[in-house]
Amino acid sequence: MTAQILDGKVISAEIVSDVRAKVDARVASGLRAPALAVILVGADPASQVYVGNKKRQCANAGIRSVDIDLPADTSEADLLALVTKFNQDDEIDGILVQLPLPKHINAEKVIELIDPVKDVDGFHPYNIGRLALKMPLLRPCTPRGVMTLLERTGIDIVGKDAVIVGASNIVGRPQALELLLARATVTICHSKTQNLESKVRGADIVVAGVGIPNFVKGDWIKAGAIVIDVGINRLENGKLCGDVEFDLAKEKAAWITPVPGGVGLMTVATLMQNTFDACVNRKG
Ligand SMILES: Nc1nc2c(c(=O)[nH]1)N[C@@H](CN(C=O)c1ccc(C(=O)N[C@@H](CCC(=O)O)C(=O)O)cc1)CN2
Ligand SMILES: [Mg+2]
Repeated sequence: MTAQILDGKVISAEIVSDVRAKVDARVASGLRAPALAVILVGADPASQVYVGNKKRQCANAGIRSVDIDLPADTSEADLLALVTKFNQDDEIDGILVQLPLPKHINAEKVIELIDPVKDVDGFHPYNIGRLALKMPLLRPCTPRGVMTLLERTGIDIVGKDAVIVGASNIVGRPQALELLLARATVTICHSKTQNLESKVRGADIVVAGVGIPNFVKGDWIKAGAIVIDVGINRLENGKLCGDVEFDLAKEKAAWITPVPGGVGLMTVATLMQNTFDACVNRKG
């Protein structure tokens, strides 16, 4: 079997154009366009690429982005003051603080200060709690984007065995909540997990997000599985690769995401959906 590709480039473009149509309808009815504050602290090259993609998709979606680039030595107090300012600004619907933040800034403190109704990353404990309690409001972008990809396979995931490799706050944990909400049977694996290989071998759905190139071996993949690779690893030769051995895995899987061109693009497109949703939730 050679897997079908879940093409993040095509699917993210469809999502952004769908958001654009909804924004245009809103504006045509006399309401203002949604607005997103995009905050980048420092000059991490990967973060600059991701934030650049977010601003570009805002333009494509008709969302006004308010771009704030701060130096790496910005104090925590100054960043908290900026978040407070955007919390109070009625013209701003979403606040995005690009992660990771410089080490001297406590990211949890910053995330907790964001007004949950403007938390378009869905990282605030309020939004994670709502997802856990089966009443999602704003959902973390990468896991929500992964659910969109799973829907596109047309495969019913109810009761299926889903194995998540990685237990981060951004990917693994909220992904588990999303898959549970969709009534898959979920296993979360992490650095202390024993017999990882046998868990992956039993999985109908594998979501890999550990940040280690080719960590999940292609021959571990069950025939006909769906493989979602959230990893984006930069190799010394400048190329990007995922957490899954793509060339071997694609010979076993029914569906697979490429890196680049897969989940990363969905993360950005989902941010556009969340920003539109936040705007509607606040204003109707
Ligand atoms: N505030 C947030 N910070 C971070 C998040 C997040 O969801 N919110 N997730 C990751 C990074 N991420 C989003 O910001 C992200 C990852 C990848 C891409 C992307 O466009 N990937 C492209 C390749 C881009 C490249 O050339 O490097 C692809 O996969 O094809 C966008 C956003 C951590 N931080
Ligand atoms: Mg993400």
